[in-house]
Amino acid sequence: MTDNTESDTDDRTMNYGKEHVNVYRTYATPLTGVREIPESAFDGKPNTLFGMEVRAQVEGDEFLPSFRDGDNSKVVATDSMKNFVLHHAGDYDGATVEGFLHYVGSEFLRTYDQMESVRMSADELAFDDRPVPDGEGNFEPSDLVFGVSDDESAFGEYYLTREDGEVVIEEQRSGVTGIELVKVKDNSFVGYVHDEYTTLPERENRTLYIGLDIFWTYDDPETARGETPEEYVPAEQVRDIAQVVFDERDVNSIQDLIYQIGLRVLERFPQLTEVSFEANNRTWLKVRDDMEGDAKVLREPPRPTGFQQFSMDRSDLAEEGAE
Ligand SMILES: O=c1[nH]c(=O)c2[nH]c(=O)[nH]c2[nH]1
Repeated sequence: MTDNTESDTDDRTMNYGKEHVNVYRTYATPLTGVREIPESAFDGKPNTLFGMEVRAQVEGDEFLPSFRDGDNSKVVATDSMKNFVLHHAGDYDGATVEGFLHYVGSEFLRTYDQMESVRMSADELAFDDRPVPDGEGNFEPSDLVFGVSDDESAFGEYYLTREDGEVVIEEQRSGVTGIELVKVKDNSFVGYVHDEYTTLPERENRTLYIGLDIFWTYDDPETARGETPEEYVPAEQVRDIAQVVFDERDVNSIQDLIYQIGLRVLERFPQLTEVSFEANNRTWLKVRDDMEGDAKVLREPPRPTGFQQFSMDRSDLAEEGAE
């Protein structure tokens, strides 16, 4: 690097932004035309209520004077960034979290020259359908009333930069976070190292409770915007794959389970390059199992908590196919 200004800024961490920007949009564009998969009933959503908790992080050499000299002449106040995100939620005409992030991130770069790159991420703020009588003895989802959900939610992230005046995608990541699943039986944890530190008894059949976040990247990061819905991977379908694989497989560990989920995700979605996991073990402890059949009484586990992180790509699927 020969340019002094650049060497000043290139190697250091320098960014700022706004997080926890909660935005709610009613009557957003419905998500339609997604490809259906055998593991999921999800085929789209009306987006009558489209909520997100957004994080905007901006970078650029021209922000250095604000840190070094207290010179705010190039600083876009984070309060204005919040307003920018809220305003553009009204102009977004797409149907996905990722699409909104790409749109509003690009608008930041087009509007403010001093921003060289932006990292936009968001967690969906999800709402559930609520059933109401349809007048013919059945129930249908209300068009008007929604339940506030604290279930799993979609995640999206775009890291965008400007090259020759054009917005380009540097990184992209999608996900579904906050999955919690309990399988009451047909899980084991046996065959692990037994030494002087081991107190855990081997369990041929445990009640397994997992917390799970799943992330994925596309071969073409544009696809995550959802403009071509049949190529878009909905968080709901990935969540459903996780529960179906958990139901189907008698696994010997969380490690074993997430690998199987990853294979299925890669198999269903050839447009993905990588899938990764952050899992944790919340398995309850047995109090009693002297009742009839498989019945048990269980209690919360104490801290500390075990976790697993794992990423896999198409080479894992190819290896599996070759066996
Ligand atoms: O699925 C599990 N994986 C582990 O590595 C582990 N370790 C442990 O104590 N319990 C479990 N469960």
